Amino acid sequence: MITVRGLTKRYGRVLAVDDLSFDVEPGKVTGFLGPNGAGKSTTMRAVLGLDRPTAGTALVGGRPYAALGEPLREVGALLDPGAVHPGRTGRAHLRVAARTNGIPLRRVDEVVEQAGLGAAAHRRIGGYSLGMRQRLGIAAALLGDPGVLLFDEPVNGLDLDGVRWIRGLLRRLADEGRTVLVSSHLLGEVEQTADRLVVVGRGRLVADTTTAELLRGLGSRRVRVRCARPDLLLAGLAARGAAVERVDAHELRVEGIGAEDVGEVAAAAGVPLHHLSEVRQSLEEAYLALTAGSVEYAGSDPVQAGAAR
Ligand SMILES: Nc1ncnc2c1ncn2[C@@H]1O[C@H](COP(=O)(O)OP(=O)(O)OP(=O)(O)O)[C@@H](O)[C@H]1O
Repeated sequence: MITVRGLTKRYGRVLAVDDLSFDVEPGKVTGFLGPNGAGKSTTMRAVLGLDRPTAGTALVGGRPYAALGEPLREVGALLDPGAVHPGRTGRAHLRVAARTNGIPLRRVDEVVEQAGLGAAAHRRIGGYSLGMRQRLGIAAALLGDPGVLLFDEPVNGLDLDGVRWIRGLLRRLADEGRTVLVSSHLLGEVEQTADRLVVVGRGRLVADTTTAELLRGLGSRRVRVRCARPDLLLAGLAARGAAVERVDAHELRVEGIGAEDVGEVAAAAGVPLHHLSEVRQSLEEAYLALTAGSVEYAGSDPVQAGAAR
């Protein structure tokens, strides 16, 4: 269990994390979602005792990381897969980590197997692909067989096979009863795996709910309607509380009500419709809207700025 309460971290003038509170429960995959710069890594670093909070607490099993007797046996983390000695083999790297943390060396073979490192474990890390580095980082996180695992953007740069593999691994780890927190800046990366989602924007909590609930809330309906006289529909649509955008002389985009309602408005107004369809708003777009105003490095087109990374 991870408990974050009133967590605040300030770097000079930057408020990276702002009074953040949430729990990460065992037996579930919790997605930690937010645009670049939202404060996800800073929060994870606080949980791991790598960053001292300006205020508030980030606890593992009710204790700060520094108070854990054998931290690697309690918490495993994948933060920066680049931070390893390039001249060592993967196996040697894991053996050093095991030895310095009092973990039996037989665990090395187990995690090499578990992380699917295979023969690459005997090669120097300098020659690893990004995917292999990621697997090595995951092997290191699993070394102490910890009950709590944090993965910071684990699918970054992975091919489809790698992404599928990580999804399966996260699921298995949670099914074994572990607490699993996985960060991402893309909803699409975590929506299939995460049971719960903690969404942050500009260091603040935006949503903390089940994935199903968040997706339901985000999937707001949008209706496309074409007819000869859209102007005759406007009053009726407004009366039903719809937000209406004029696309061109014959087309409206309606939000907030469904196609049935638009059809009824048209019938009441005696306007024959040429086209009526519901467009499910893209979830990624809706998620970006949810964190709108919280995208630190937004370009001129906020949808693109978020999607490109
Ligand atoms: N060591 C630091 N010194 C100064 N500012 C920092 C430091 N670490 C993070 N920040 C700032 O804190 C804010 C939050 O950064 P953080 O890396 O936690 O966000 P993030 O959600 O993990 O984003 P990303 O997806 O880009 O990793 C950003 O404005 C970042 O520039």
